[in-house]
Amino acid sequence: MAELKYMPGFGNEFSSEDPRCPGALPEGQNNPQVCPYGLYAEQLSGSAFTCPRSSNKRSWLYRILPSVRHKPFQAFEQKNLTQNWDEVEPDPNQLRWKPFEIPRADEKKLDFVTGLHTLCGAGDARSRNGIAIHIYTCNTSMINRCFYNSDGDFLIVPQQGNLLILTEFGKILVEPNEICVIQQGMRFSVEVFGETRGYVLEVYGVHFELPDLGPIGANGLANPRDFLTPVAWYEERTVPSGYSVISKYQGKLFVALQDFSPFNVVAWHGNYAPYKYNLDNFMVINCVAFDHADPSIFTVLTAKSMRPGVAIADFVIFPPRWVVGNNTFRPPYYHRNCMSEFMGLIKGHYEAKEEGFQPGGSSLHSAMTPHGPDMECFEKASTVKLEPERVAEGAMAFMFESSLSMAVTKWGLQTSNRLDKDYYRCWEPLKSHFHPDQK
Ligand SMILES: O=C(O)Cc1cc(O)ccc1O
Ligand SMILES: [Fe+2]
Repeated sequence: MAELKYMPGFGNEFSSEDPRCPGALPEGQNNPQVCPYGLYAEQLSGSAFTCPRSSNKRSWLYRILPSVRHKPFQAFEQKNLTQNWDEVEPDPNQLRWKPFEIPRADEKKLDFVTGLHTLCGAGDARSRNGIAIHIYTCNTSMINRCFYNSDGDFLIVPQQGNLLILTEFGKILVEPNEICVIQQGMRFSVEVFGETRGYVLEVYGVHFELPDLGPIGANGLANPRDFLTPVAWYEERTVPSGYSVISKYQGKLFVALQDFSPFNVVAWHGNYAPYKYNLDNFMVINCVAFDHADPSIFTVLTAKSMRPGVAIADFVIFPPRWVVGNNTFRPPYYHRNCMSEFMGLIKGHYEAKEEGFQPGGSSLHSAMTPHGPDMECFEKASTVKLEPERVAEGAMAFMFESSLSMAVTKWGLQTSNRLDKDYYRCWEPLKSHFHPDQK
């Protein structure tokens, strides 16, 4: 496949025309009486019309047929996707999951949508406040089928297998160690190339932003120009047998048939568009003297709540980096947090737990549930000679940290059968080193 083109920038006002139709974007206005090439104009609003300019999001799509030309929506059964946070009793334990199993295509065909499994979440799409964390395991491409989320935005973290994502805005190829964000209402269809797995953070009601940098200054962490948005691409394809447009709406899936491909946008402009980001581009800032900086220093994207400084969800990474702190216990400290910490591992090992936390697996340390390094990590880090050291080489762990107290689904606790019942044992051998007679 020819190399895909992207436009750099975060939240820019982009303009893009498929090169087959130069001049497809109307000049000087959004809604001419007749659009160039006989296209339909359609606005996609990602914020209330009246949002302040700094948070106002919308794009204009110029398409062969408007999205409204479809048969009525009907229920589409997908039992593993849920927004019911009362399926099982709350569980405050430290939870860890072994890598989620990906069925083989000759056993059970799953595409990106039928392969979505909700693991945990909180809040409500109807009141536009909350999150859900899903695991996708799939082995089949979506054919004559696209998806859009009426409930919120998807931040997709591939762990195994590339995703070629066809969107209304153009094509995006996302590889493990890259992430992509597809926002509320944007239609997309996912092509996969074998057994594929990853994580999805869904946020209802707000969009992801770059965190403020404060005293860090004007540069650093995730730099805006490393975010990539696709260029316009269209196909004019009739599908007499029916093209399925699947919507997640109020936590349930619905399907509507139409007889044409929805990827018929010849040109678009606006600041509401999907994007991807390569985690290797993260400019890591960390302690260069002593003590352990909080992991907020590794925030890639944040979905803010109304409370200053409190995120509905932060996307945080633990990239390869130098660790140099003197006279410091360098791994994560033991802690109890008012926030909920969901972690996943894209590749390699995580510094607080060399064993047990595996790529494609997860952990959840809920509000105020104590956690920290396992016994081996504590003993080693307390006695090792401190020299500048590379950590997380070849690794990429990440955290979805949320101010919401999340419920775990029945799939997460039971059906997936991946819960590591022995997780608590990694802290059991921690012994007292207290010696009151000697400082
Ligand atoms: O719990 C974890 O492993 C994540 C984490 C890492 C860190 O360096 C400091 C605090 C924290 O919650
Ligand atoms: Fe933590």
